[in-house]
Amino acid sequence: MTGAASRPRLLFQKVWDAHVVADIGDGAVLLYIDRHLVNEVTSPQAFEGLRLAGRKVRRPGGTIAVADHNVPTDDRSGGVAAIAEPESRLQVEALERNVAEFGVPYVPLRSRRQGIVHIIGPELGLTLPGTTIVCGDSHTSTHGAFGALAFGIGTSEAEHVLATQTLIQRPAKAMLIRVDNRLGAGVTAKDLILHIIGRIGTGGATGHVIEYAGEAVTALDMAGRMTLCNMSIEAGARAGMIAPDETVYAWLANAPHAPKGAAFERARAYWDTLRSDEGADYDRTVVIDAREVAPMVSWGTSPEAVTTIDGAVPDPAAIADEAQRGQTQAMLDYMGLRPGAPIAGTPIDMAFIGSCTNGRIEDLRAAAAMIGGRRVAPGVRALVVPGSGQVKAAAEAEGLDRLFLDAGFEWREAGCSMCLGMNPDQLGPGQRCASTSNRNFEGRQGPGGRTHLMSPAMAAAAALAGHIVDPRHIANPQRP
Ligand SMILES: CC(C)[C@H](C(=O)O)[C@@H](O)C(=O)O
Ligand code: SF4
Repeated sequence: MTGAASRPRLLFQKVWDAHVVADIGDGAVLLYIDRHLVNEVTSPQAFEGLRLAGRKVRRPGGTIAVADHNVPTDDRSGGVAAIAEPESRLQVEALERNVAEFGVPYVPLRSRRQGIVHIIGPELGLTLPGTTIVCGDSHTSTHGAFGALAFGIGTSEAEHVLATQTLIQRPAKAMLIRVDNRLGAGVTAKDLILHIIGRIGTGGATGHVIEYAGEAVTALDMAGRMTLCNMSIEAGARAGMIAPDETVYAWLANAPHAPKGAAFERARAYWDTLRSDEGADYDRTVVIDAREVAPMVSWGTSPEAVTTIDGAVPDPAAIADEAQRGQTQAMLDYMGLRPGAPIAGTPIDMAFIGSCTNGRIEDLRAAAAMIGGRRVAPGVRALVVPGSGQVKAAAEAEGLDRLFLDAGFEWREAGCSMCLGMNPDQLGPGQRCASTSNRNFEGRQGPGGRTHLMSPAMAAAAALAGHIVDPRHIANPQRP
């Protein structure tokens, strides 16, 4: 890598260059992986592969495991053995056996630190600027909010990382998404990322690492930055990143495993170099004016099928392109929506506030702030699922659990929950959900279920109104 230090480089190239172990030819490199996050869904075959090959985990200390997708979020007193669905139970049991056998650090179900892996990594201070982080999970892009190069990997790659702490990678292209000016009042990071995906499409960032920059991005708190980076994958990106700054350092000061004292200062001097140099070129640049971003909601079965809250469902009859017209009609049929109907006013059956996109304390505060003495509308079920045990404890310390419970929301244990139908929290066929999660694919939240992606404030507002509504129109007398 001679000369690498002298030419101008982008943030992602700096992190990349610092982790290249060897050039293995044909454009590929062996990349050192600092942190490997392990869940119960994609790791069983990886551990099995190690076992069959008689290998050990190369660096257990660089690895952390937790069960998040399959865990129930209501009663957990029966522990893992009480997980009713056999496949779910088997996956969690396999994880517990594997971490014991291979000596991998594990956050057990009953730990107050348990939670969605993308929420607990940053909480624990395991997510650091300038590091490489992988996980057998597409939303690993979340950790890029700290200036880490973080991406999802497949099961065979997970086995490779367990065995060698390295990964074979080909360079990505670089894309800048610069968001100028500030987001308006009541417009959140979730609205921004839905706006971005609506604009560039689900394939818009394919093959690229996105770097988010600009005034609106640096003004976001860590929760907002994580929401933004989290959904990079929904635009097809390999990863999403933001250059580390004071906001990141302030978060790390409270994170137990982050460096402390002199070690922190040394690390910080390095982290301060992690920004894109003047003169380094992106392969693609998209500029967005934050003042033009409105609260967003999805109407279809793809995260790019979005509208502003004051907008309408598209009318296929008005679409010239035949393929696109057919696709739009199919989405409307699945979603049970009338062509051209305003999206606001669409009645809902469920609201889900949680997931690695929007299950942090800031998200729960934003949702609770909508309650203002009202109750969940009759006939609506609303789940609030903290992203981690730590988020749950923090919310309870602030009395948010009481606010939610008194208003008729259900208050749950941490996990992926209704973000995807791998655990008991599921939509029934035809049920419509106001959801803070990240994917609205057919059947994502349960077979036949209908998902509308939105921010925590909008989901809470929908739960209270009984239909999709602009959260800015809800009187908001009682901020917690
Ligand atoms: C189950 C897991 C592998 C999957 C992912 O990779 O993202 C899930 O977390 C999701 O959100 O769809
Ligand atoms: S919360 Fe949803 S998106 Fe995040 S890891 Fe779990 S299932 Fe995937």
